[in-house]
Amino acid sequence: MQEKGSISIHTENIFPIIKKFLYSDHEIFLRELVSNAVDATQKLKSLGQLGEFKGELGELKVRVTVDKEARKITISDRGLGMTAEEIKKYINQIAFSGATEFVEKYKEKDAAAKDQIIGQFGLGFYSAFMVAKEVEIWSKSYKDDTLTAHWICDGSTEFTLDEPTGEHAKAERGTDVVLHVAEDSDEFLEEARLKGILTKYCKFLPVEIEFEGEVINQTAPIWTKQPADLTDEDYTKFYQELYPFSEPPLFWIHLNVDYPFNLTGILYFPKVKDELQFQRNKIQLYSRQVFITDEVKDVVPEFLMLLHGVIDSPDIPLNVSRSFLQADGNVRKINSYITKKVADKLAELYRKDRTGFEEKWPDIGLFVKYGMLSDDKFYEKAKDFALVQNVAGKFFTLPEYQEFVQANQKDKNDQTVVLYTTDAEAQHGFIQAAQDRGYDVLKLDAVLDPHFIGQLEQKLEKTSFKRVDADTVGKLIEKDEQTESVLSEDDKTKLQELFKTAVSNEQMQVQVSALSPQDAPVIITVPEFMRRMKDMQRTGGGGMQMFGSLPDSYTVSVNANHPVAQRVLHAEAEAGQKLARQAFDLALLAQNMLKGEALTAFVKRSADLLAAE
Ligand SMILES: Nc1ncnc2c1ncn2[C@@H]1O[C@H](COP(=O)(O)OP(=O)(O)OP(=O)(O)O)[C@@H](O)[C@H]1O
Repeated sequence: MQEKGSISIHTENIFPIIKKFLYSDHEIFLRELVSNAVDATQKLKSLGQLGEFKGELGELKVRVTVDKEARKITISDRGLGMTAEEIKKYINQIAFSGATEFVEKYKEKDAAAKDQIIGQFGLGFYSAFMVAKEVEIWSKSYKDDTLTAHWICDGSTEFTLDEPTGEHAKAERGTDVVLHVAEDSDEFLEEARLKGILTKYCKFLPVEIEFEGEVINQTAPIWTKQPADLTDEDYTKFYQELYPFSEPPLFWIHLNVDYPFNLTGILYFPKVKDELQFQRNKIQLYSRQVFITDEVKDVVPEFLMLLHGVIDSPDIPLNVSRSFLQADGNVRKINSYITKKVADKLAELYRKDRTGFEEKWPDIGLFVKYGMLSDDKFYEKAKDFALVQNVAGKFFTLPEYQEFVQANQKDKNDQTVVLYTTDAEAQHGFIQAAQDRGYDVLKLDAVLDPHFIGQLEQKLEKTSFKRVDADTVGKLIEKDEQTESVLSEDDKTKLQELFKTAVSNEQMQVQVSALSPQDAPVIITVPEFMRRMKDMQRTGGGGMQMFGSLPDSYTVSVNANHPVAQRVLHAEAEAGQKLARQAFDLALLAQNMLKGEALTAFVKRSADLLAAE
């Protein structure tokens, strides 16, 4: 039998369109053809199990070979094979009808719609024509008494199909797909290039793939196994395989769901110390063990992109454009499933091993906060295990902390004021002052903390946050009792003027306050609101650009009840200025703000004052 035929495509010139646009990556032709070979092998195994195939399965490897001289790539399997009739049906009709449909839809659409259409088609076999000018199929079905089927197509809509016998007959069951590589696709005749493609896409396929005499895949990657059959070592070993030279992961989640969508995978929590590491290793997306992409942006919630590992789901549409992915119901469900799993895992770690959880917090805190900020559902779960740490190093959950500071840190309006430091070294004096009052101070010095604080203020009832140097200690948490000033109103005004002259700086608001005599003579503070705007802007808070040009602003509180106030008031004019400037410089020094010329002047003045005593 020899048959020439015309593939039922009513469109001319479809090949150039498909070749150009079907996939931007031509390399995936190999993924498609090897997957088909694997499918054919799996189908034969199933037929064997069902008793419909009674012969010997024999060795079932899929072999990929390249002959550079002859410009041929061959993909051979020992799967179920196809008869000539089946080739007509599956290749000419199914594979090519997909192509026809594609082109019909593709014609006369705008670019966005075209993107969408390309996304919906996985044309499988057809992708061979992206790199081949002619494709041959040699196939022998597993069914008894069938002849070899031989199909050739040169990329036009014409094909030839015959059933050769004698020396051209295929001895063994299975299919060889032979690609005659086109001139513009020479790169695919290079062994190294093919090996690269195979290890990228086929590394975990369930049937052995041999290339140049070497099996390139693991047929049963650990995500396909039951967690009960795996040890911690299996998980960490697999992590090393995925991301060589990485630090071991902190912990992991084995995903396994089959309703209402199908998904398996392992997500690892890496040690994240700074945000630069976020994107380094990516989550890999597979569909039935075939690698699809590591661009999982819309499949995995943004904040979970910090995680590493693999996700395998046949329910995620492949090759699709982003807008299509976002709208896909399965993808949305997968999204919330993963979020829930991650939250549950963290909650479990917290419950089972609080100490261990605290030890891991420096590595996972950033991630948890990011999650709380970007996903409300995650916030709801995480609010009971998210930790804060005080300057003494003790960890609290948010409810624990509220409880802890409630008695002492309520202001006169019944608001709990949480005090925090962004730099325990630089703000040491302020922390000390707060602690002397019996207040507790949290360390909130991570990149996301300004945003995190904003969120907590919104979510926690009657709670506000103040950086420990936002005001003098008495005013950080305003109580009913007031310290009386020993100065008369006149003296206060006079003192304020004297200090204004000594300070002579527009950005410094000088005020006289009745502080405790034990407090410093002058204290410089940075008002919470303005500073926060600037912090937010620095870490990329939305809409904060308008504060960009605002100058720094400071409050200079002169302590009316400190002996220095009396000395400045009663000294000779020049000596009074000197004293005021000295007291102000000390305050600058405490805020780490005394620099350059002012510092030199301060050192000199201090020496003079020492000599004068
Ligand atoms: N190596 C093979 N052995 C046996 N049958 C094959 C082989 N390759 C392709 N086929 C048959 O040809 C059909 C069409 O293949 P094609 O790759 O175009 O689409 P598909 O595999 O059904 O879907 P997909 O678009 O997901 O790849 C397959 O369904 C299968 O029946």
